[in-house]
Amino acid sequence: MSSTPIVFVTTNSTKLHQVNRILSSTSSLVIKSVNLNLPEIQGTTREVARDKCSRAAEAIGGPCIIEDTALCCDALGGLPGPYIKDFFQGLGNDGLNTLLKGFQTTTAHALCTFAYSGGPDCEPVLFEGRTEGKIVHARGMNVFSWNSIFEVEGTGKTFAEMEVEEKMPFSHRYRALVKLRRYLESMDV
Ligand SMILES: O=c1[nH]c(=O)c2ncn([C@@H]3O[C@H](COP(=O)(O)OP(=O)(O)OP(=O)(O)O)[C@@H](O)[C@H]3O)c2[nH]1
Ligand SMILES: [Mg+2]
Repeated sequence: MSSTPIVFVTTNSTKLHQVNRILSSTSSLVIKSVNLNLPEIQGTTREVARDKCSRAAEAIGGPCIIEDTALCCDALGGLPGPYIKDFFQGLGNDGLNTLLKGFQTTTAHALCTFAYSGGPDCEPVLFEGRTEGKIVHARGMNVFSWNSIFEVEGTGKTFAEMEVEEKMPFSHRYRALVKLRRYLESMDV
């Protein structure tokens, strides 16, 4: 493995913790992190992640990883999707529930997209992890933004009601990280 660090660019400490846990502790990859608030364009989750990664690679001047999280409601044609951060900030969990009032379904999926770039001018490679569920009224103690209103399909529990270890196999981020880890190890980067 190369000793050139891959820089994970994020402002979010929960993401950082999970990346360190899944990537650093299980391989010889060298991951460094930088707290940088990157602009996010409008578009599909893939377009947003690709653009965010290219901006990160420019800013870092070398190999980097970014992540973007989306919450996609079926009744709203996939929205808020990659705009969940602003929706959550503007409406909160009660408002997100209110938004779905009058629709026949509150089914949704959480979608995590990691993007890796080898550096400026390299095309980002994407890794997605998806978890099905539905939007419910807030339940649980382990609250991190909207995780108390996302009930994971087949479990009867919101993410906020799960212990860390219990949540892992259902986590959209964990599912994407496993793919990213496999790729980085296979590429010997
Ligand atoms: O309950 C949650 N469970 C999660 O697993 C999760 N992952 C992200 N988020 C929140 O959803 C929005 C995504 O925005 P986002 O992907 O642009 O992230 P961010 O701005 O926090 O960090 P970054 O873009 O600097 O990496 C932000 O409000 C995050 O706080 C989560 N909430
Ligand atoms: Mg985002």
